Amino acid sequence: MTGLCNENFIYNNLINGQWTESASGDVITITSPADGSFVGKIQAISKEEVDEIVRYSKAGQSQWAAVPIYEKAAILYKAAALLEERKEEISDILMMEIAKDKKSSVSEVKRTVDFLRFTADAGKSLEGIAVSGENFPGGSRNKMSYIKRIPLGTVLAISPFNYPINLSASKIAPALMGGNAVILKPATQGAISALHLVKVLQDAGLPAGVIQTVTGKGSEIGDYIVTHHGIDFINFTGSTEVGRHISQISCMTPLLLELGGKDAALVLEDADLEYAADNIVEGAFSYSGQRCTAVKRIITTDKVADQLVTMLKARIEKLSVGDPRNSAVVTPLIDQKAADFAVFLTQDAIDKGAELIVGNKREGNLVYPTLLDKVTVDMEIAWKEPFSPILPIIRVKNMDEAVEIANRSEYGLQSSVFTKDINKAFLIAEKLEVGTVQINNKTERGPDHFPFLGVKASGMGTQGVRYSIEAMTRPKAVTINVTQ
Ligand SMILES: NC(=O)C1=CN([C@@H]2O[C@H](COP(=O)(O)OP(=O)(O)OC[C@H]3O[C@@H](n4cnc5c(N)ncnc54)[C@H](OP(=O)(O)O)[C@@H]3O)[C@@H](O)[C@H]2O)C=CC1
Ligand SMILES: O=C(O)[C@H](O)COP(=O)(O)O
Repeated sequence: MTGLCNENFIYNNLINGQWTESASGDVITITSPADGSFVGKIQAISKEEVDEIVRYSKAGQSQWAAVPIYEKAAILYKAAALLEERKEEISDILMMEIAKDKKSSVSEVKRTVDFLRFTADAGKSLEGIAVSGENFPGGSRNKMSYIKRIPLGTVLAISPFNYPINLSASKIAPALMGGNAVILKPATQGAISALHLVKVLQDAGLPAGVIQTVTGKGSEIGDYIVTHHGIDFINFTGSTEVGRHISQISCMTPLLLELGGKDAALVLEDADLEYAADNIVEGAFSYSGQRCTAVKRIITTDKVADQLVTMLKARIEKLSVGDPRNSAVVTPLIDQKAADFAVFLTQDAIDKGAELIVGNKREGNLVYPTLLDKVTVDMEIAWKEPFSPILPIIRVKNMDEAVEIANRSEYGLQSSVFTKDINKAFLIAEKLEVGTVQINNKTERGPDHFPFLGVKASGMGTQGVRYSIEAMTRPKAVTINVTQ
């Protein structure tokens, strides 16, 4: 039994209220994508330990379900206050662990503080309903059902590397307010940040077994946890590849999947181009494009394309590139594989005739922001999610073709439409096959109480404070039959 980590920065898992070393004796070293420096080590947990954790979770959940909602909320408020207090320390860890610039790291922590508070509020305002039998033909006023939401049991939360704190909390907090116990499997790169969040929740007073963690490579331990009979719900954010795999093997366990995207920005000829360019550059390049909601393609017509390219180029050239500690916007990608893929996509496009406007430079895992014009549908970058700072422009004849190409993607997370004509925006928004259309704004997840969802290969189910609580609870009806 030890603390969150020892003096050598070897981190433990929280198991039944105790920070515990794995009996496997295996640890994984986490180094910073920013400069290769040591961040810490995490445990590679064994299958037997997973079994134990699931057992503790069952016990923890039944106690937690009995805790009154206002007390559950009080723990989340306390956690929010503690996280706010530890904001500097935790955002520094986050910055180094995933090479996210300091400002964005702080903002991820602050957003999580707000998320915890808002979720506590939302959980307190959830009310049950009563339904009278008389509403349906043949029914009677003497039949009355009261319906409340009850927990599902143990939620397995699996988070990705790019928002290790926020995308862990956005699963954990609604699950807890719904009365569930949670087992968190964070991304390996990002696990240390996520463990700090869990420590905050523990310090805020969450009872043993209500929140526990499982660290270790998804490729090694993932299938075992996902198929564990003790898991009642899987809340996953990550790649479409892994999400699909989970949906194939998780027999009858309900799922919420937030997966990849290929968000398009449709720029109409009447758009405010300066405004669109500002939005698109921010949307495409913040955190080096490693966001599911990053703008991943621009679709526009020849009439405005040249002007837009000039504006985009000027802005991209001003982006700061380099070390996250120096407030660079574009920082080294998460690993070498990611940088190799970015280079491959760029080269493929250039080889097939795309025009390189700026970028296509690499130093280690640092890929410079790249703008490719005249991208055509035979190029990989037209369809693949780069998860890196590469932005293709596809030129089309008209907006019908733009919508057709936008919808031809296997993904359906979000799209942006830039125009001054609200009627056109409305009509195009109706046709786009995505979870959300942003009119005159970059694609983005927040505000976090809005519904956030992907269709097609971008996901299944809906996140967002209230939506997430509802996804991780179910209605329970008790029907009263009055006899006369
Ligand atoms: N739509 C959305 O809301 C979002 C989508 N994403 C998408 O996520 C991707 C990037 O994140 P990334 O972390 O690389 O995604 P991955 O799919 O590689 O990993 C996501 C999580 O799944 C785990 N995992 C891997 N294999 C398994 C398995 N067999 N069973 C269970 N868990 C497993 C990973 O663990 P480990 O790290 O140990 O491999 C990690 O915790 C992009 O495609 C992006 O679009 C990201 C954020 C938001
Ligand atoms: O991982 C992601 O990309 C996030 O879910 C997107 O969130 P953001 O739009 O707030 O960056």
